[in-house]
Amino acid sequence: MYVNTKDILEKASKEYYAVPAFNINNMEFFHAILEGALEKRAPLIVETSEGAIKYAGNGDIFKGARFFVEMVRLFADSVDIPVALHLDHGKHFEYIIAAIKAGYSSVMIDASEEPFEENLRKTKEIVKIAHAAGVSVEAELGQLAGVEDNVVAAENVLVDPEQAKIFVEETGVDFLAPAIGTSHGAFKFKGEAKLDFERLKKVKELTKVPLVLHGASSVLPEYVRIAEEYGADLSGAKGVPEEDLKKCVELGINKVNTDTDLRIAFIAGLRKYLKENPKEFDPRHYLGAGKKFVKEVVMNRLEFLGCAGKA
Ligand SMILES: O=C(COP(=O)(O)O)N(O)CCCOP(=O)(O)O
Ligand SMILES: [Zn+2]
Repeated sequence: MYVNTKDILEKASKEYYAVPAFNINNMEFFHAILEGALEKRAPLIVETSEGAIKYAGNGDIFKGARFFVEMVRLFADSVDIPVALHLDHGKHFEYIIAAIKAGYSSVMIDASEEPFEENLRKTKEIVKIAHAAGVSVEAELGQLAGVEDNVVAAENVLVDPEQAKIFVEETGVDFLAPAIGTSHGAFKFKGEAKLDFERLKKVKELTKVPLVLHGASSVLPEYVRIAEEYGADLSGAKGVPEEDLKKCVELGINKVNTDTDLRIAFIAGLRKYLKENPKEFDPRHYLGAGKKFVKEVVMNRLEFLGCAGKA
């Protein structure tokens, strides 16, 4: 059933487990993710960035938002696990409005690169509009470095826990993404992974809302190895160690954004299949090979974060 993201996350926050939020850009990833969540009897959050909406709408953002709502609802309304659709990194007003209008469960207003007062003002404005439409809201405090299609930031700026308390109280935001040292993409850390667990603990104590970890892919070595065996160049790729993720969940992270791990799994499956099947040109077969690896990663992450069986 199609639900509000807040319902999934409030339960997770109470019971101290986490739910991955899987990014989708097309039908194949969504099918693989849904199959994995159904097999694991887990609550499901799928999310689309602004880049994904532009891609699916072939440049038209209202068509793109509607495409994802129609596709997700078509399946969500016929399954007995909770499914939510979230706008990830809503930086532009028109994308946020397009998502609310189309029927997204929740939206992120990402004004984290603005000064604190401006982030607070913009978030408050979106919370008012979204809540009036029954849509829940995520916001971000501090900044993640790292690069993905449209989500680019120069450097890490860690969250100030005292500011987080004021921010949540004044905006009424439903869930918060505190920057604690992760970054987007496959090349997260130059040296050792370093997350600020103390800071995370304080943010949870002071805000008491469900928390979100962006840039949470682990860059799983088994899939990196397969992708490289069949021609990919992922040298230097490094993600969040799974033991660090576990610690984040114990300290109050409830939504774990996962995109890069699915991208690497898909390209590994696709490259392997194409090499091993040079005569193949049916997209249902070669895209199906990518889907298979995505579903494996999805099922492992649902299990690992503790939401398997929580549907
Ligand atoms: O936090 C994450 C993903 O983190 P990850 O890279 O560690 O999977 N996200 O919000 C995904 C951002 C995807 O943006 P785009 O579609 O523009 O490339
Ligand atoms: Zn993110």
